[in-house]
Amino acid sequence: MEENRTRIEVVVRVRPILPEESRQGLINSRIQPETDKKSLVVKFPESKQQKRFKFDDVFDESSTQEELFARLKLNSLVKKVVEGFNATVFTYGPTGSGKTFTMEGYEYDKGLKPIIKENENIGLVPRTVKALFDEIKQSESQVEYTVNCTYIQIYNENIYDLLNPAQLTPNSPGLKMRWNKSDEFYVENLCIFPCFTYQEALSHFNSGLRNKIMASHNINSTSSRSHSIFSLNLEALDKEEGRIVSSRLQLVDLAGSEKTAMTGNEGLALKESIEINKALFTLRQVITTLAENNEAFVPYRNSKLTSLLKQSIGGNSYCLMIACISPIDTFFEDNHSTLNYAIQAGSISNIPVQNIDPKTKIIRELKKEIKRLKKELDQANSQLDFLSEIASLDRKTQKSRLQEMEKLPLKSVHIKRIRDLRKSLELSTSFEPTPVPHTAASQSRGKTEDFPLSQEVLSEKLYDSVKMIRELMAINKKLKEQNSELLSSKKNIEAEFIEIQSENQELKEKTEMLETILRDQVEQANGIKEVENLQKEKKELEWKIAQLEKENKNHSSMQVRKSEWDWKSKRTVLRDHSAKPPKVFTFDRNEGTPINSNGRSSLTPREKQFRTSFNFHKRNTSNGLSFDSQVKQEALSALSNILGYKQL
Ligand SMILES: Nc1ncnc2c1ncn2[C@@H]1O[C@H](COP(=O)(O)OP(=O)(O)OP(=O)(O)O)[C@@H](O)[C@H]1O
Repeated sequence: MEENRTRIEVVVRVRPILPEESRQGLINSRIQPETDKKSLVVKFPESKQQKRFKFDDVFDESSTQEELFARLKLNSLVKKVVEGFNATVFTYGPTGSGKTFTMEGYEYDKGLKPIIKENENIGLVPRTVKALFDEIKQSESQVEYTVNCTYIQIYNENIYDLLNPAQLTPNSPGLKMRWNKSDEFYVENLCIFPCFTYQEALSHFNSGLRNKIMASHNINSTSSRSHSIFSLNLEALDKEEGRIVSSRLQLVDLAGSEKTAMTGNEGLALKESIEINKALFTLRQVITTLAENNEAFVPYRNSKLTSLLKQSIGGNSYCLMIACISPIDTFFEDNHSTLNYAIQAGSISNIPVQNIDPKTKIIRELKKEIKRLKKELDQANSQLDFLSEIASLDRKTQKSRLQEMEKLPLKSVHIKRIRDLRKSLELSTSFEPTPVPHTAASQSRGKTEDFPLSQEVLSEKLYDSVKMIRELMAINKKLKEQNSELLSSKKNIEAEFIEIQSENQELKEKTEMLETILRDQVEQANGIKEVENLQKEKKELEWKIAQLEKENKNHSSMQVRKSEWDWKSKRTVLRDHSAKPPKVFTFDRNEGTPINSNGRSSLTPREKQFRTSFNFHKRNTSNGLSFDSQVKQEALSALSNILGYKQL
């Protein structure tokens, strides 16, 4: 893994005062970019003090889009992306400070749709995308690149795919964010579009822009209501080395921080404002935490924006922050705070990492090792050939060949051997040669020929050569062992990789299962609450019914007493005014009807009918319960049915 710690690069851009602002007589008397193009001075008239802020670059009101692109060295950043490093460029600042102008550079019509025109104002996104494709064109021919793009917006803390209009419906809950094994968050089910040319990539960017949510408020007539991230994902396959490198370039236009009193936002716009400020608050928390203490817990997960920018801020990417400033004094507080956060961001370190596919990385190292071993083997073989050739030569030629061999680019140990060999050869020439019997062959070479090496010296040389061959063979064996060790470690890593993948899959499934259980539990909890409410309602009804019953009882006893009184008073009347002997009536307790001595009712049919209807509440029902009890029974059974219980 190639590793180099690098700071987040931070630049500041101060936009010009807009014609509308000039008309209103608004001025900038407090923020002054310095001529060194690296710092700006902020004035505090209340305390008569001023403060200098230093950045990697400072762009004043007169800076053009072209100048910005050139001075930001985005060509170099793009080169890093092509080499396999991730990179992020993001704009930060209050609403109306020029973030969208810096990134897109397009004008917007009254319907808040971009007017796509390629002129000198085009922003960093089109320029950077072009630079990326140019860089790819210039890269080595054996490397094959594939590029694809995605474009998302985070609106009201939901993620939407700007390249998938079907998903941009008003009540859409947005896309889910997931976490992968490389400690990165990613958006699930995003539309990915392959791009073969700069024009293709740009046309996807432009069509995404048309789907972006924009609105107008007091400060900015074309205000972005969401944070948008345009990503270009690269994969480079080196056909010779078989190596795969992947990387990502993220171009981020953040929504601006807003003061509702100044924007005059209400209703939906106010909700948008709150969500924008919440996400930016988390971003500031992340920046402050990282700037103050790299070891502390960083609250990336507190917002979708910071989760997705995790690797860009304090992670494994190259990162460039463009802090935008609207110069007029009205926005002084926001500008001052933006500069403070920009300073903090500038002290955060990232560790950009080249994203080489782990398998291809091992293969690449093994291939390199094999190449080196082959080279050594070739050298050893050529030495062997040389030595055996030398052994067959006359002494003079042996000497000159050994001298030649010393000049070869061999390992020092071999050169030392050759040197020893030559020295011993020289030594042997200073001794009297051992008489060697003249053979026919020696006679044919003539008398002027040098003496060949003595048997003793030759056997010594041979012994040395054999020793050297053995050593070389041992080295060769060792290298082979190392090679097979590397191969087996590669296999282990591959097996481990498969195991991790299956573990990951298992974890994913478990997470999904837990999510389902959680959802069920929430639903169950809602159900229980409903049952509890109904039970409460049932109790109240039972209580009311009991009250009613009580009242009814009182009422009926009063009726009985009233009937008795009526009857008594009637009897009194009968006694007082009838000349006939008084009739004796008994009182039927069930019916409350007076009966005569024959046991018949003393009432006329009309009286009877009246009494029956008057005493309706005392009727017995078919199941032997009183009418009141039956009403109660029916109410309770209806309630039980609602609650899903059996009849009480
Ligand atoms: N460098 C510049 N030169 C000329 N005009 C600019 C420049 N920067 C910004 N503007 C203009 O200022 C206005 C506000 O800029 P812009 O919409 O880019 O702000 P913003 O920071 O993206 O705001 P928001 O956060 O509300 O989306 C626009 O009309 C834009 O054209």
